[in-house]
Amino acid sequence: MRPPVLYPLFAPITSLPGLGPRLGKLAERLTGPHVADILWHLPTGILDRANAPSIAEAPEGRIVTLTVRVDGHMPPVQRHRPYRVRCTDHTGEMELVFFHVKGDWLEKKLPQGAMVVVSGKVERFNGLLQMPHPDHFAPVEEGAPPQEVEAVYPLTGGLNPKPLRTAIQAALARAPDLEEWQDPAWLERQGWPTWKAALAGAHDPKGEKDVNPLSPLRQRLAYDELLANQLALALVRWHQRRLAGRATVGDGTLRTRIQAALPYQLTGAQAQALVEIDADMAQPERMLRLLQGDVGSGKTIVALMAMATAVEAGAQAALMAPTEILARQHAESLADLAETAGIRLALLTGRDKGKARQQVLDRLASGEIDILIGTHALFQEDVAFRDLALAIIDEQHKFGVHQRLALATKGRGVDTLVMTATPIPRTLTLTAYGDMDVSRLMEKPPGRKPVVTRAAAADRIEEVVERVAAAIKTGQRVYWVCPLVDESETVDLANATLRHATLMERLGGCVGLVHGKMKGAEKDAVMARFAAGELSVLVATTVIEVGVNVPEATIMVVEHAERFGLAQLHQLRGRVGRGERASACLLLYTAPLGETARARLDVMTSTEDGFIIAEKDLELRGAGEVLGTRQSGLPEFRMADITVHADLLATARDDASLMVARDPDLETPRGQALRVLLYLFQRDEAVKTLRSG
Ligand SMILES: Nc1ncnc2c1ncn2[C@@H]1O[C@H](COP(=O)(O)OP(=O)(O)OP(=O)(O)O)[C@@H](O)[C@H]1O
Repeated sequence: MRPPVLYPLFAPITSLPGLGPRLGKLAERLTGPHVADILWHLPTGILDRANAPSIAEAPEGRIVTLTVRVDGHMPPVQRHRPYRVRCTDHTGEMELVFFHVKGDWLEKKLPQGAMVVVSGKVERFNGLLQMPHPDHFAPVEEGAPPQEVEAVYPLTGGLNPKPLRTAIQAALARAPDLEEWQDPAWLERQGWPTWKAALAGAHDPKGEKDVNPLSPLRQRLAYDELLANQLALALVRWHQRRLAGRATVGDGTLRTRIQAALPYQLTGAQAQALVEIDADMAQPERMLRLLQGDVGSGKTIVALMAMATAVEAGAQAALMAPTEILARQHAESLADLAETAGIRLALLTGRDKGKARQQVLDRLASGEIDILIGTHALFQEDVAFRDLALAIIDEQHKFGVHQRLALATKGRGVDTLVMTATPIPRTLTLTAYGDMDVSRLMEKPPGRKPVVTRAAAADRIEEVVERVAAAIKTGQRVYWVCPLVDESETVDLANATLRHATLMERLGGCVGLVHGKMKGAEKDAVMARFAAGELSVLVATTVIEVGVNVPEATIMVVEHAERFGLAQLHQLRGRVGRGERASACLLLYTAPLGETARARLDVMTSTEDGFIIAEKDLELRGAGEVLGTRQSGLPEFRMADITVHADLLATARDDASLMVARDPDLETPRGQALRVLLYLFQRDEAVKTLRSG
């Protein structure tokens, strides 16, 4: 339960003054639904108004605040001309310039002869100083002139700075005093203020220094956020460890059989990963390991080998994939090997219903199934194993931390291996997994030919179609990706459907279409026909992005490549170059290209190394956007920026693990304060793992 002291921060932001229903909605989309969220919305810059002593001394081209006398109103004599207000002081004259003025409100607001404060950018025009559309203008007696330094916030269309600022100020006023959760000695060494003072200061910058991410204010806030992240991960992990584990050791019989049936040798990297996994499984503690391998690096066979060990030890194993298609693909690609080795393997997905499903469940419970492959359907309560010893979760970044670990509760001392194809830079691995042990497959299976990658403007599509036509004549297979371009699914679908139709016209009936709106079974059927070679071209929205393995596919065409992130492009390209033949990736873009889009395409054409690409991605887009975190489930930070706060992240990790070692149930005074921090950043799940959570 969230502590009452935080209640004001979790009221809806529409409870803040200035945010009615309409603006409230806009603000919510911009910052998030709670008062706390608007507090995390920090300024990205400042507006520095020079206080000019007089008209003659006002610096041209700058935003200044001046006190002047209204000398006369000059409404436009013709349409489309500006409305001018002449002002003077003892040093000279200037004009305020307004467009589209209706009625006489300006005359009322700035009465003739009144002393007024005006603020805005000044420029000289025909020798006369003027201020077009001042952003502040009011009689002197109407109160405070604008602040000299103002925070500038990221905005969204329809939401002006004023109401946002009012709401943020009100949110600040509601911020409670909280017990300090940082180590006092560390705070003092860093020279950081309290949480509340840091927030107040960040929203009231006195100069550029206060919007710098390395300022003490900003560092303090970033560190709070990172610490909450790292502490939550450390607690979940501690909790996992606290549950008893088991030592799982195989005798190698099944593995030997699998190895004998494999048409290839394991790579050094695969063998090394298995050594690490075996060592973990043999320990009486629970394994929690991440198997990170670039696209096509051969994670699936590593998974099978690990599961074979569990089976050799007389127990069961489960492999969970994020989509139906992938679960099926895993089951199909492993079925023969498993059968040869004498392992009983079954598939369970959300599509299995009734009798068939019940049969699988019965066999699972009685131990007649050794390996169960499936989707999140494996989580369902009635899925019970006789003795689950190893849970493998593929592409887990689609699953949250807790989902990842939920599978482990279906057995006794279950070891967990998570597999990801997303090449995450080391720093980001930390934020997503904390201090998880990592095995990396840095090496690809031998014999892979490089994928020749080219970027071309979309008007060269005819050449691309020619090339595709020639390729399919020689038995090659082609992916053609039409991305989600529009916000509206119907329009997106229309794009893919249209492309499908035009390609059919040119290439005949060998062109298939799959998209996210299709039913699972329909999708599978099309995919299966493509895998079997009945279809030569597969037009797809991004459903093929992750994990599909059709080694005969040699050409990947991506339309609107400029709209994809680097990691996505890398994933897409990873669908080809998986067999013996030379492959190509054609990135079609719509000109003109922005600077970042151009840089992204350059990276794609210059390297195939997923880890380099991920690092570049981090550089080009900032951590918040890397890998399309929004869809990926990687944590998004509001105040921390991994590209600049990497050191803080490492410290937060150490701090968190020290804290968990000393006070695993967060019962000391600092522990109690840290609980509040966890709630503040909505890591409620982590608190639940505590003994008295
Ligand atoms: N040691 C090896 N030598 C040759 N081929 C291999 C080796 N290991 C795996 N392969 C083959 O490489 C292909 C890709 O393997 P797999 O599907 O496991 O990749 P992956 O790591 O899951 O990649 P992705 O995440 O992109 O799906 C498969 O066709 C597999 O049979």
